[in-house]
Amino acid sequence: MSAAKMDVAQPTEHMIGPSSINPVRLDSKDHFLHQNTTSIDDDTTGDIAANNLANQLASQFARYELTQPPPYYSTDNYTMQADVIDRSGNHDVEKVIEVAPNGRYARLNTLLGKGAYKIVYKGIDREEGYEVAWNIFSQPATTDYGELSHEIEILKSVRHPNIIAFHDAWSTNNEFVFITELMTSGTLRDYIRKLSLPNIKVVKRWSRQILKGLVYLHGHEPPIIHRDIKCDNIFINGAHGEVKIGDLGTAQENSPLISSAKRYTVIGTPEFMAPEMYEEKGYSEKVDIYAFGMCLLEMVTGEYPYGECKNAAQIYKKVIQNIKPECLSKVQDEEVLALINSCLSPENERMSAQEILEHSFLAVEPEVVLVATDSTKKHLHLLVVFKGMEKLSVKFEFNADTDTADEVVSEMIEEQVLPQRYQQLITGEINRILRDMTKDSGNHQNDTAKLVWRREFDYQSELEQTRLETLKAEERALEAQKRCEELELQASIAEEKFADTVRKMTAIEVEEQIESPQDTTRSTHAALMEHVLSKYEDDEDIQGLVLDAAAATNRGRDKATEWVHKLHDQDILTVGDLRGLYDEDWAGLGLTVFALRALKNTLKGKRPSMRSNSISDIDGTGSVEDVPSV
Ligand SMILES: Nc1ncnc2c1ncn2[C@@H]1O[C@H](COP(=O)(O)OP(=O)(O)OP(=O)(O)O)[C@@H](O)[C@H]1O
Repeated sequence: MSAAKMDVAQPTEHMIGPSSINPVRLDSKDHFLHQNTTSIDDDTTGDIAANNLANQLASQFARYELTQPPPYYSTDNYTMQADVIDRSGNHDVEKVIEVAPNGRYARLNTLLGKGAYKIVYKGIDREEGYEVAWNIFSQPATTDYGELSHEIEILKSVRHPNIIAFHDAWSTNNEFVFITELMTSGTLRDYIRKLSLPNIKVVKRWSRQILKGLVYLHGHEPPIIHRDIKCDNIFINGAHGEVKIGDLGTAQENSPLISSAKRYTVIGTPEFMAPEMYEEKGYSEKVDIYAFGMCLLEMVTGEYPYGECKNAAQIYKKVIQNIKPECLSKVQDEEVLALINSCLSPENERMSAQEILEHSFLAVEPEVVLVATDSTKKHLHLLVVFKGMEKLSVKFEFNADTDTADEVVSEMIEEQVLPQRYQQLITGEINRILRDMTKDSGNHQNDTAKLVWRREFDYQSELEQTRLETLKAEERALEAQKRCEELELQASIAEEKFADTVRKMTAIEVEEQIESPQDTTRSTHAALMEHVLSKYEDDEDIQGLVLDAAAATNRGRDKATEWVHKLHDQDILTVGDLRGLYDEDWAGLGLTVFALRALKNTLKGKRPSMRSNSISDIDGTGSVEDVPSV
């Protein structure tokens, strides 16, 4: 291994974000930053070089060793949950403490956490109404913020669901502040510590999200290298299981304008730093893959890599000698172990973030979806979907009559459209869709049968309803018939009585005529009957009677008026006048036979119903005269 003689110095180039403000971070589990300024000395043996560098680093660590942090920096004193505490350590209700120079952001007194050089408070974006993270760095007096503006603009342009959004930044006399997206559940490291070890499914889900963030950064134009990927810099929104890469303060544009397109600044956290980061040869975005491998190791073992080392120099020594962290031996899952080893392999052998995403350990099992079908349900358009990896998706046509899932999938594998390892799964999926379709059409038949059954049922109930109603109607008709028979009986009894009375009166009349044969006037009983049965008084105007007669024979008021006029012409003004007419007088009234009959019948007291076309003659003869309809 080549060794490097290195002078640890303040950086001469600008880091993106505030790391250039605090370029050296030197607690053993934390960052260090260093500018590689000298050339590689190939004559020096790896061990000697490593020891030299380790000694140099150790002296730097001693030189920069942190002083005792203030109480609010103490891990014991702070909790991740909204711990409302001010800078003097006073607990308080949540309230606004200060407002950004542009007035948009307000800092609350809720402490979210602290890092080696950064304190993070909850803030509010007053324009959008979101909660944000208000990050405060102590500011060295010498920092030139003008030169940072470009980097800040780049950070602002980074927008990805798996990268914490950077909103704004500004400086005050002694602080550098930047506003980022707020994450609700702390860092991945806290999470792993708080919960017992995450299961492999969760590890896969987290890993996929981290890698998607890296794919984005590395695919950025120009590519961005994070340089400090570790579980402390990966944040969680617990409610949605969202994982985002944070702390882009160390990120660096890998600008093509810089000759070898490689970086030389040593920055990061020793445990997560790839060997090439220590070397003068430069490094690429693959350093983030190395760091991701260490994260994966921490996720599956719950242990910080190189926990066995006492300081960064020891770590460095192991790294350059290619000695892996001890906790690697605790990884049980063969696939995970292979993936971690591949991430920790030499730079040129390391996969890209996209390739790891497609690695069998992380690749999402594909699903087959039915996109469309024709009306016969025989010609299907199917899509093999690899969620999150749309470019791998395959769309194809399937003829249910002529194709089989086995043949189609084998063909796609031969054509290298699909990886062999999914053969069984995709074949099964296609067969599942075919089965579902058959089931579906079966269900449709059942639905039709149900519909017919329902309709029959409806008809049956309708018929039943009608039958019941008919029965009730029949009952009512029977009752009505019974009532009619009763009434008929009563009527015939009444008729009988009436006939008896008439007979008796006729007998009396005959006796009277025998006694006074000269009396030619109408029979007593006839006159008596007229009076008894008629409701019209003799002195009553004929108007009412004529109207009744007309109404009883369905004639209108006009007809009645005409009849009245004709009667008045003959000086018949009252009912009495009409009643006093002899039969021969009636004929000379100038009225039609119809009108005469109607008037006579009404006068005799029979008032036919309005709907009846007949008027009974109840003059004792029992005859009924039909009144012709007009
Ligand atoms: N965006 C955020 N949302 C919520 N909490 C955050 C956010 N950023 C940081 N924190 C909290 O603040 C703590 C300190 O942040 P961070 O670790 O990034 O600081 P640092 O000084 O960069 O730390 P390090 O020592 O890891 O470099 C985190 O552990 C976390 O609890």
